[in-house]
Amino acid sequence: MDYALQVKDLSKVFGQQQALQQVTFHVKRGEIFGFLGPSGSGKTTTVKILTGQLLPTAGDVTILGKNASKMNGSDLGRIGILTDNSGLYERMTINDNLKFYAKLYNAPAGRVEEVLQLVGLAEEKKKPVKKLSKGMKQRVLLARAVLHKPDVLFLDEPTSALDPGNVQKMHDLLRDLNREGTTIFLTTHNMEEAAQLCDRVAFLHEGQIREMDEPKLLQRKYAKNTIHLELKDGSNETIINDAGGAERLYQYMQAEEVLAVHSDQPTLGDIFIEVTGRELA
Ligand SMILES: Nc1ncnc2c1ncn2[C@@H]1O[C@H](COP(=O)(O)OP(=O)(O)OP(=O)(O)O)[C@@H](O)[C@H]1O
Repeated sequence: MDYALQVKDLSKVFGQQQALQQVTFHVKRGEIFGFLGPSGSGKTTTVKILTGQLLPTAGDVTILGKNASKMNGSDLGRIGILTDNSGLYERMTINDNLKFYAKLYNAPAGRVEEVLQLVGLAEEKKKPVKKLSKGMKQRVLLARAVLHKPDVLFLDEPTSALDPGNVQKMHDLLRDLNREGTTIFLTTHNMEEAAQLCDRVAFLHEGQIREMDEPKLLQRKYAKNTIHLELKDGSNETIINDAGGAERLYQYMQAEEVLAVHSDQPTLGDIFIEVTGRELA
């Protein structure tokens, strides 16, 4: 199996605080992997360790086949990072900011125009960063993160400050990048985002992974096996999805009492609460 990331028994202690405890997971090449957890669960600490900004207390991290602690400059050039600490020059234009970073990353001339097209900012490239909306700024940061065509892209809460329209734009961009072969590791506490975007998700709670799988498989695993009926008289009925339930449903339908039928499939948010006993937000 071709892995982009392999993490084994990763632990991090800050003084008395155990931020991560024996976290083990892998990310396959080409996957979009979601790391989900509430505030303080250890998401940022994990991203910082995986991107070499922080040393672990214990455990092994392998990125693209190489031990993370032994990565050199050219290995680091294969990863891209989008976090909220901007580092953009507010008074410079979008174009000049990207050109500056392109030089720093040794990206070929012409790549700036490519990433501007990719994030849909080619027309606005002469605007100074200080005049941009949050959504546009986030797209500039994404453009900067992929200037050097990284194989693995890390995103820490990429949509937390965006309105729904810009969230959608960001998701489309991430899907485009993924289609072109970029492996994506993203942290979020937005369950809908994870369900829409991620091939697999891990639930992080108090520094430990409590559940991990494809969103669809998790929904199947935690399904309640019930069906919810909305009846014409305004009442609701929950029936078991079995032969007895089918008979009840048949009776209601024959009597033309049914307004709507809903499956009671749990959302990722419901599953998170069931597994950890707390909400994600
Ligand atoms: N530099 C640090 N020194 C001491 N404790 C820290 C440090 N960084 C993180 N922590 C603690 O480690 C735990 C995990 O923090 P982390 O920032 O990784 O969580 P998070 O899931 O990213 O939260 P958020 O969504 O709020 O960013 C928290 O209890 C936090 O207070």
